[in-house]
Amino acid sequence: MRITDDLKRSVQDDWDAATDHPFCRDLAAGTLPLDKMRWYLVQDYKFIDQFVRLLATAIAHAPTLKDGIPAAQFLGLVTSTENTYFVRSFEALGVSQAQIDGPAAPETIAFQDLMAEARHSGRYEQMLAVLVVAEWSYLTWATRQADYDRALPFYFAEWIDLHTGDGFAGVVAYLRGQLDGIWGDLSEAEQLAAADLFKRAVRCERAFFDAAYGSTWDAP
Ligand SMILES: Cc1ncc(CN)c(N)n1
Repeated sequence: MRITDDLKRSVQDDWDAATDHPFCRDLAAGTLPLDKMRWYLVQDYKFIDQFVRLLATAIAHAPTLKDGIPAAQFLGLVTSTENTYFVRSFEALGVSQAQIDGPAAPETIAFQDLMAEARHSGRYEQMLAVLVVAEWSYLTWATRQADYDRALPFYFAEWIDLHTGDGFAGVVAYLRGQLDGIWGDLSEAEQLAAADLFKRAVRCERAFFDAAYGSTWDAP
């Protein structure tokens, strides 16, 4: 019995909705309207900005160097290969710098605020709760869609590739292992606070996909 399994089960409906979303299914089928993909990428790049800060802060709060190194290596990947994926996709999809710099959507702001809350808490378990949701939910939906047609354009295919495979599964196993490992040493109040962030993060994931799927591209 792992606490991360229990936490997921406590919010199973939202988890299922977020990890088997029509946005992801259409993306993998290559039928997702490009304007929805543009909206998603622009907003997700704003998500990544806060995500990088959260991950860096979690590294700073890891109990030992050994505990922090896998997160540091993942941070390197997000700020290199994943960042380049966004830059190349913006170019291929004709997204201008003005469009990239446009306003964050309410669903993006809600997620950014949640990540900032976890970061400013100074509590490793709260940071992990959000990081586990963000990466585990992406591993789950992307693994479901890993059997995509190899002729997919790169901005669809590579988004799945970035969130599947042994390397990424290892990141999720590591993050879950960190949270599972420290859980028993937390007070009840600390556990409740981390569980609350976990649940709210799952709801943010669902709302983010709902917003992307319902979006109409509103280019500034
Ligand atoms: C909203 C969201 N959640 C999670 C991930 C995976 N890092 C992401 N790119 N965007």
